[in-house]
Amino acid sequence: MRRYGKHTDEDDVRVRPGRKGSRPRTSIRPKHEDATDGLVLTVDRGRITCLVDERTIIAMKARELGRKGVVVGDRVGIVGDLSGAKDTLARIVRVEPRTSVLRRTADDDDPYERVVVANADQLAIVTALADPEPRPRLIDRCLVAAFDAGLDPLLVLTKSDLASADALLETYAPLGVPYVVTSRDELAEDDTAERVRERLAGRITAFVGHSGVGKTTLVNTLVPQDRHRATGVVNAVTGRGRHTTTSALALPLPGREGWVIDTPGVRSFGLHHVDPSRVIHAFPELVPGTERCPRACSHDEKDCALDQWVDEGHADPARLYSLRRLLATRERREGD
Ligand SMILES: Nc1nc2c(ncn2[C@@H]2O[C@H](COP(=O)(O)OP(=O)(O)OP(=O)(O)O)[C@@H](O)[C@H]2O)c(=O)[nH]1
Ligand SMILES: [Zn+2]
Repeated sequence: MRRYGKHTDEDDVRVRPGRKGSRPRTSIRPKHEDATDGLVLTVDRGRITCLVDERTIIAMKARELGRKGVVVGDRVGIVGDLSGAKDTLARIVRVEPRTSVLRRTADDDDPYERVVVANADQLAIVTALADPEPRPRLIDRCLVAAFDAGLDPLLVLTKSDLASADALLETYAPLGVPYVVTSRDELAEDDTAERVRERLAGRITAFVGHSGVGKTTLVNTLVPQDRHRATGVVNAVTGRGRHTTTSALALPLPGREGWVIDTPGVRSFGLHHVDPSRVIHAFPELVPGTERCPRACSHDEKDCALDQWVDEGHADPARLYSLRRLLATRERREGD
């Protein structure tokens, strides 16, 4: 799979340094080599629900992890009581290096980034065709976030009973983003749900979307409620159900390998953290054209060499237009 701008987490595990020379060297060995592997399914304040050998257990972060966050999708090492019995609490002592990090800044001028999901490889951008009206700038922002994080985007256009997908698909055609068009009624039929599941097979897909677009309807169809309960996640999250948690929630795709990661509805998708130089890698045929760009070119400025590159016929002008449109979404506008 192609990966753009893969980058690992910078706030690495901080282990308190031991007092220098206070111990014989022979005692230095990897800590917690007996830890069991687990997958983080959801996080509710300090309580982290993990899947360990088909069992759902609750754990908390060990002190030695310091400020390092543990997020949904993280592969972790766990010690302690792993029985999953009621009122037991295990300890997460290790977070494996992440293959991808989906970040979100609450606002563009808010430098505080949150890691939303770790280790996903696909971003499903859920948009209703009507009610609420599609917001192309929000879609563009999600695409930029996907390209920046190295996730493959998938457009999921819902409520096709209310409006046609044609106009939106035309806008996104130059980007070559794969898409599925669905409606609640269609999803009730097995083959439509299967068609969507096929897109998710073998992948870890994070679902994002504005509130009200039908994301819950979609996710519940793809992973029926009884499966939620079977994973124990809903009960484990202090029995209050999923809507009270602000964390994402990982659900196993039925009948196939793969994970659906539902994330809380977003109103905006801040892009403070995005490095424009990574976005260009989603447009591989434009990359050679940037060789003549001024240093640190944003590719959205007067001296950018891409205009000439396209004029010379090396690439489709619609692709450059789309790139510029995506880059422009980094500037915040009213309504974002
Ligand atoms: N007409 C139509 N309505 C739909 C469809 N899918 C969902 N809805 C309705 O749209 C509303 C929102 O659906 P949800 O699935 O709750 O949307 P959501 O994106 O999870 O929204 P939040 O729970 O607010 O995050 C509900 O009233 C659904 O019944 C569809 O395909 N067509
Ligand atoms: Zn340029």
